[in-house]
Amino acid sequence: MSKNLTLDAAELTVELGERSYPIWIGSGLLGRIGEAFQMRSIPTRSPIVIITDDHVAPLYLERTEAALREAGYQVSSFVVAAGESSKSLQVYEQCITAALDAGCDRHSSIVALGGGVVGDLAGYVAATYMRGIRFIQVPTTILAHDSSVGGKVAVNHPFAKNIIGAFHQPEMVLYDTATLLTLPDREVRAGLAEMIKHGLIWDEEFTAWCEAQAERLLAKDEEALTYGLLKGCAIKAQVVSQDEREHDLRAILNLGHTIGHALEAVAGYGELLHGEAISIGMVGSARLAERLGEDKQIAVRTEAILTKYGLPVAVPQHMNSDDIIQAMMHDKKFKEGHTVFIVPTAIGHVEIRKDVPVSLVRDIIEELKGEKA
Ligand SMILES: O=C(O)C(=O)C[C@@H](O)[C@H](O)[C@H](O)COP(=O)(O)O
Ligand SMILES: [Zn+2]
Repeated sequence: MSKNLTLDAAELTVELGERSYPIWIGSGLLGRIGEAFQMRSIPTRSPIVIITDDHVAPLYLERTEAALREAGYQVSSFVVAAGESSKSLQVYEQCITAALDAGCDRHSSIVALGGGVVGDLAGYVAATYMRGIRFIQVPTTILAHDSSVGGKVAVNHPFAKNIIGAFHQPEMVLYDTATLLTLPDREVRAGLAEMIKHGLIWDEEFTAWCEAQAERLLAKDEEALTYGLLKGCAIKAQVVSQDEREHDLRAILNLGHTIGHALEAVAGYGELLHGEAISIGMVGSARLAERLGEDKQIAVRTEAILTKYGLPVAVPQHMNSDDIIQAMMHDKKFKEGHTVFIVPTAIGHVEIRKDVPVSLVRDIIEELKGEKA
């Protein structure tokens, strides 16, 4: 991590050869987006479209547009409804129409101003408009420290989450930590679930830090948030740099997502926030680890930390186990009668298991339904 002299922000790099890009993290960076665009040599001659949602737009759109215009860019925007239901083919088509209306060409850029939903949607628009144009991630949630890095972009199908997508890396990630101060508490908790995930898969020390700093993080202490985001992004960047297209290692970032994605699909995209679903999924993986012979303490500690953050650790009673299993079978992680599970072997270490029988997963889901939410 180094200090960038021009932007006065902490800087990390996602190392991907010629496609490497910076992640800048700091307070007040939104007002400096024009400068960041210039530093990345983004041309002023082609229109820029900002895609955002109706929660973020009233707070940050005007400021973003003004900073870009001041730097000489022609900017328009398209505002979608906040929430997972906007990650649909229908909203995707509306965004493409907005890009056409704005006169976007092959040198244009799409800016994702918002959380994970906006980032995934806008990224997929950028990946496919004229077969791919530049895109810039401007995350405004904690959860997006995960989704804005690594280039996985997608929309959902009613049967399966993120099933229509691409790998398309951003030009940069510009993270203004001041935008996190307006986040509702539920969004804060859900975003922190992905931060905890990064510790659980990679770094015991960072997990211990997350355990100790729960109060400060939940209170949106900007210093604690900045440190946590830097660590989370650094872990993500290291993994992505080693395996951009998820041939192997990158799958570890899916801890909690095998069950989590199925819960989101069954709930109907929106009832559970992504971070809430993966919190339940991470407990499921830890219980699975115990059944597969790993130390019980892994599950105990995983559940304790998520509970400390006020995250759900039980499958909602009204969800049908068969529906959840069915949804898992539609997921990318299901192959030849077995589903791929990321299973903890210690705190800070996981392994990729491709041999987990569906019957065992069903047992775990039933067990998690018996728990109090
Ligand atoms: O970037 C990755 O790789 C991840 O797995 C990060 C996840 O937190 C993220 O939710 C991702 O979109 C899930 O990947 P998917 O391939 O299962 O859709
Ligand atoms: Zn995720």
